[in-house]
Amino acid sequence: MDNSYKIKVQNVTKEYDLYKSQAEKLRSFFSLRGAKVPHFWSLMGISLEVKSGETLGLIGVNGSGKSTLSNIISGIIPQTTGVVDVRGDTSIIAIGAGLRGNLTGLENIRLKALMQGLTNPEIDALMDDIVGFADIGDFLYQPVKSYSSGMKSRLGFSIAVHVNPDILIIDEALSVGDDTFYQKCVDKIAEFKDEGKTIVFVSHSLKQVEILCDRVAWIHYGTLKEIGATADVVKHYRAFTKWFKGQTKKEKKHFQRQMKENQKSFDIDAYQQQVTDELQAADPNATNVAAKVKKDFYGSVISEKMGWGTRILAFAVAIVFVLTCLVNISGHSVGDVVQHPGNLIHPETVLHDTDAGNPR
Ligand SMILES: Nc1ncnc2c1ncn2[C@@H]1O[C@H](COP(=O)(O)OP(=O)(O)OP(=O)(O)O)[C@@H](O)[C@H]1O
Repeated sequence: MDNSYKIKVQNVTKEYDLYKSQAEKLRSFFSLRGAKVPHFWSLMGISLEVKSGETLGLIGVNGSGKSTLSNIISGIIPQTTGVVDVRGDTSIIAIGAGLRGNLTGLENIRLKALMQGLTNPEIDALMDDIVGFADIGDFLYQPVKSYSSGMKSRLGFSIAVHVNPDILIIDEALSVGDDTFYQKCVDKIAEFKDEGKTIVFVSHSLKQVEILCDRVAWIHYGTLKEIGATADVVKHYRAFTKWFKGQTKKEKKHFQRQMKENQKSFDIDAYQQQVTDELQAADPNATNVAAKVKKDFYGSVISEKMGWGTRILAFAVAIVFVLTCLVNISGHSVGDVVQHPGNLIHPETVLHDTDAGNPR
């Protein structure tokens, strides 16, 4: 096994269908011609590796795809194409990530810890530490939906760092806490680093990134703009934000629109071909490159879209369901309806002798 990395992400894309409503989604599902739904590519081919014991920062403007990438690495959402190889247990800390609003803080601690593979006695042993670190007082007994974002972050952070994950993914969780809690988290992250754990740190705070990260990946409107030493990437990103701030309002809008247009018109087949061509050019004697790339793109991906076989099956099940309902409503037996389908729309007449028993 190649031990040079703890997390590997290769040619990862993420496509969203931009349905306007649930009804449109349903229509498109049953549409035989394949309804024209606009697509948006939140990630357009990201490849990077995180080494064991490394802290990688993810930076980029709002909507650039940082959370999409960290959620894919955490296994919360699937990628559309590409390989995601994560070697170890991950624990994600994002504001409220994985917390159930209707459950109390205490119940959430138990649930998340159980989901992380801990046993009840192990959770009991950790409970005081988790509660102490979160330090949210009596809110512990209240449903999480009544928490402020700071409180959710405290609880989420406390659970995540106490279940002893191999890989910690922190998505903006430090941006909402107060200074004391922030320092506690930074100390805990430093402790994790010392223990040799791998960390992915998503943040808008370049100061935090500079303090905590060994390397930084700059995600720019769905692409990996740059990855490298923290000081270099942060410097280039600062130069970009300075340039952007110097644009007029109209220029900024134009730039953002252009970027989003690129993400809408991204062509996954062309990208696959480009990857194939690049690999073939790098090694002209390599064989079956196209097949290997196709396997890399789709081999480990469970399609979120229904194939034709599944659609036809779903359609058949729906028809059987409707027919069964109609048979029930009509009052005829199944055999009767099979022999005389017309009976389906003629409810069985139950004759009541209204005069029966009436004295004439
Ligand atoms: N479920 C979804 N359906 C459609 N588009 C989505 C969905 N989730 C995210 N997106 C889009 O994907 C893009 C990337 O979003 P993401 O949340 O990953 O960005 P981000 O870099 O984490 O942003 P921020 O810094 O604001 O948190 C955005 O344009 C967002 O609108």
